[in-house]
Amino acid sequence: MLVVKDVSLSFGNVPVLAQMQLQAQPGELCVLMGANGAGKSTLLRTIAGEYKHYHGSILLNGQELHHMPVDAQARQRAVLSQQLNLQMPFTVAEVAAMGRYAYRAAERLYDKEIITYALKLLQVYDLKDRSYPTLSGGQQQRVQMARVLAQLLEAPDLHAMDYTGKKMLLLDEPVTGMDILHQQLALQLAVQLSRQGVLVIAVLHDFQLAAAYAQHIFLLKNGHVYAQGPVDTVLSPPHIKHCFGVDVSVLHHSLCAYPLVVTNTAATLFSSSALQATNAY
Ligand SMILES: Nc1ncnc2c1ncn2[C@@H]1O[C@H](COP(=O)(O)OP(=O)(O)OP(=O)(O)O)[C@@H](O)[C@H]1O
Repeated sequence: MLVVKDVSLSFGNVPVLAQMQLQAQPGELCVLMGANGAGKSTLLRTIAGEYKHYHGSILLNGQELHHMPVDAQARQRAVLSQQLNLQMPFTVAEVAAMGRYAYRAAERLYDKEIITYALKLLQVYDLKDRSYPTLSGGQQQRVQMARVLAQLLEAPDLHAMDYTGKKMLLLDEPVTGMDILHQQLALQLAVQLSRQGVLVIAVLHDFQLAAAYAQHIFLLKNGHVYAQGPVDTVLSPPHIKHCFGVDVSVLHHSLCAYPLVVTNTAATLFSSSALQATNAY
């Protein structure tokens, strides 16, 4: 279980996270949503141990993150960051293999099988000898998903182990650049991992994907959690208006198991005052 309690974090004197409260448990796909700059990536990076200058408490399975050795953290959690810019000419197989670096020699007996399995699951095995920087954006993202999967798995079979209390997966906009098929694949994989006991937290911008796959949504605004709970409760027109400034309708359709969020106001976003401000340049 992950407990984020009263976490605040500033860059210089600019507060970015303000008394953040969040609890996430294995078995649920938790999704962070919110407008640009709301603090989603910063929260994820703080939980990942990247930012250490926070105030408050982050407990992972009862242990304060501050007190956990870095190598122990790396064996417990895998992170897919936003905008990974890897320019070195590593092959696809080498990038996926980076997921295994955190483990000790005795834990790396099945490295090859796990890496092959992860590449096949993300449908990038055929690209394994290609130079990573030459791949398309969506292909690179699938390779990164394969890397984090390789980091999490302890056997070359998604269904073989129970990871409850042992593993955490942090995904920052994991489906960026992926086509519709691979978006579904990546999020079904995240759901399956959560069923295997992995604590999964993902940042998503797409309401339809969040509605289809999230069990619990945290809606962030100005560095704190504005609303949280199941999809039906959180993705309401007033919440979305408050956090994104957009009027939406939430529709239900007999052929769709989740609510559909549709925007009403595309034409009215270009207000005359905004245009006047632009004209000033
Ligand atoms: N290293 C940093 N130094 C200074 N300011 C930062 C840093 N990282 C983030 N910020 C600021 O913190 C705020 C929150 O950024 P963050 O990346 O967490 O937002 P986000 O909700 O993930 O947004 P997006 O949807 O655009 O990815 C922004 O105003 C950003 O400019």
